[in-house]
Amino acid sequence: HAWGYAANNGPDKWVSNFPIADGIRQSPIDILPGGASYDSGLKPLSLKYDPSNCLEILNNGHSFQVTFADDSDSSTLKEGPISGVYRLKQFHFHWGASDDKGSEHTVAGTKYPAELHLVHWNTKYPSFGEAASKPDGLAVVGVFLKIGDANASLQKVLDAFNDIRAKGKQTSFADFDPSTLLPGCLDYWTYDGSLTTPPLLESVTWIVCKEPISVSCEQMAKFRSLLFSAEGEPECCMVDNYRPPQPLKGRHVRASFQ
Ligand SMILES: NS(=O)(=O)c1ccco1
Ligand SMILES: [Zn+2]
Repeated sequence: HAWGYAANNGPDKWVSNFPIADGIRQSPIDILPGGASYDSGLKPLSLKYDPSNCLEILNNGHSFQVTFADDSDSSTLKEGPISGVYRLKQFHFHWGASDDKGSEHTVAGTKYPAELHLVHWNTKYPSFGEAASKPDGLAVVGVFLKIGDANASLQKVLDAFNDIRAKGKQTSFADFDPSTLLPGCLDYWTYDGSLTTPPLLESVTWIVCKEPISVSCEQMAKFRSLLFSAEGEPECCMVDNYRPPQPLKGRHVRASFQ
């Protein structure tokens, strides 16, 4: 049976098919602000996204993702801790069954109700697939979601959910600017890590924003209305699709701020 987040196929079981699960640069991690060192050499993030690159939204059975056309350098991440140009491929989220959990990264043990991942690949490689197997192949920007005011930008994404309730469903999704999902302050922590879902490849430069964005509890309920299951299967709510923090194994976390 394929990997998932249930007791029989969840994060503790992934190592049997993906031994790198016990590797030396696994993600997510618990970020200890006191343990991160300020690096004045870290540049501000340069994120430039073109809404016309937005293609579709899909339920892939472990999250929902919004995919982007990545055949040109029109939606890119530059600067920050990385060198070169990384192209936006997709963004997706991880969330909990209740507001007390759901994020993958944690901050001094604090779990947020959800976490946004904007996935970019290094254009020194020919494609996402190629880049995903290289130690400097991917850069993922993580943004925490915190319960508060409803998020108008996020609502545009949630309004598409009726068409993608079940696994394998997708629908067109156009003209969305993902920068409207970023916090006002782009201070970040950065460390070398991995994909947080199988194949858990150790190819990600993680860039985790210190400042969360808001989400209302009604909007969180909408996340939880999606299904892990496909049409015709017994309905299984898509919740708790997060991997818990992994051992740091000697890695250093740097901060772009003091
Ligand atoms: N969750 S994540 O951003 O590390 C990811 C992207 C693709 C697979 O897993
Ligand atoms: Zn993710």
